[in-house]
Amino acid sequence: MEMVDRNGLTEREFLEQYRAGDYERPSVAADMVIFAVADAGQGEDSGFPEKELRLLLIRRGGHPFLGKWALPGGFIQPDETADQAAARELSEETGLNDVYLEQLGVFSDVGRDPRTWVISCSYMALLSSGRLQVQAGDDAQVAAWFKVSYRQLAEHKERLDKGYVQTWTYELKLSNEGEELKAVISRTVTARLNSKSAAYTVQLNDGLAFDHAKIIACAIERLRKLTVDSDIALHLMPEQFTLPELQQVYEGILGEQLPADEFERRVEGLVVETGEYADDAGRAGARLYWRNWEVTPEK
Ligand SMILES: O=P(O)(O)OC[C@H]1O[C@@H](O)[C@H](O)[C@@H]1O
Repeated sequence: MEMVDRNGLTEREFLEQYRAGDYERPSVAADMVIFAVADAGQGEDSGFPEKELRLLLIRRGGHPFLGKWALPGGFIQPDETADQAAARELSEETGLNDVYLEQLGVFSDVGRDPRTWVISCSYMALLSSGRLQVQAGDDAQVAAWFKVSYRQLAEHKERLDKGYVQTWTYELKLSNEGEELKAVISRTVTARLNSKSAAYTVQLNDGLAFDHAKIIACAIERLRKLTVDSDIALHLMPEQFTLPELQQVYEGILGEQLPADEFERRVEGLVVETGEYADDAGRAGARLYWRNWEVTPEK
């Protein structure tokens, strides 16, 4: 016998009389933090171009935040999943389909979009070198790559009775030919006997739309953590690369210089020699490597 609920309705009857409009519903957007590595002038020692971490932003051509820089993103359509919307946005912006893509999280601060209730499901994408060209946006938007700098300004830890509150404050700087966007973001972790939570707060925001400074900070921290714990940084490299190039990418992501032995320890087993060189002189630093597909690193 078909089950009925407390009002005597079968599931079909319940669905027929269900009025979705009785409940307020949010719009959901998919936003993309797209990272790539680019050449940044000639290196002094190597003779090869230095590498730097960059991020793609779009200058908004309409309200709200007209003229401010924003992450590429848009509303999820009723006939697609959040992952599909993210892949579609990425393809529209870059023309690329086979790209490293992972969900960062859901950003739902009340009032994050002044138009209405909009929740952002945000993603991080990594483009390998040489895939930086951006397609013209569909509505005359200006897209540009910004150099990423994210450095810690302060750290504060306070003991609680049984726990602690720890706050790290970071300065985010995104620069692009004469333009510099700045934000100060803090991340607070509160740990108690039975719980632990983390929250980001934007303390200063000069030039970025919506809560995108917070989403970018979250993406950089995720990328840093995964660079230490996994082989994720290799998704930013071309098929073949030298160790000095890979070291520069690690340093660009982590925001610090790595001693040679520490860098070698981090990438040990992740890459193998191709047997070829990036120049004719056959210098050790020009030896070419590629990803080691034989091992699934446990790191
Ligand atoms: O760019 P339009 O389509 O105006 O709106 C989409 C943006 O609205 C914001 O809440 C989201 O973060 C997303 O980036």
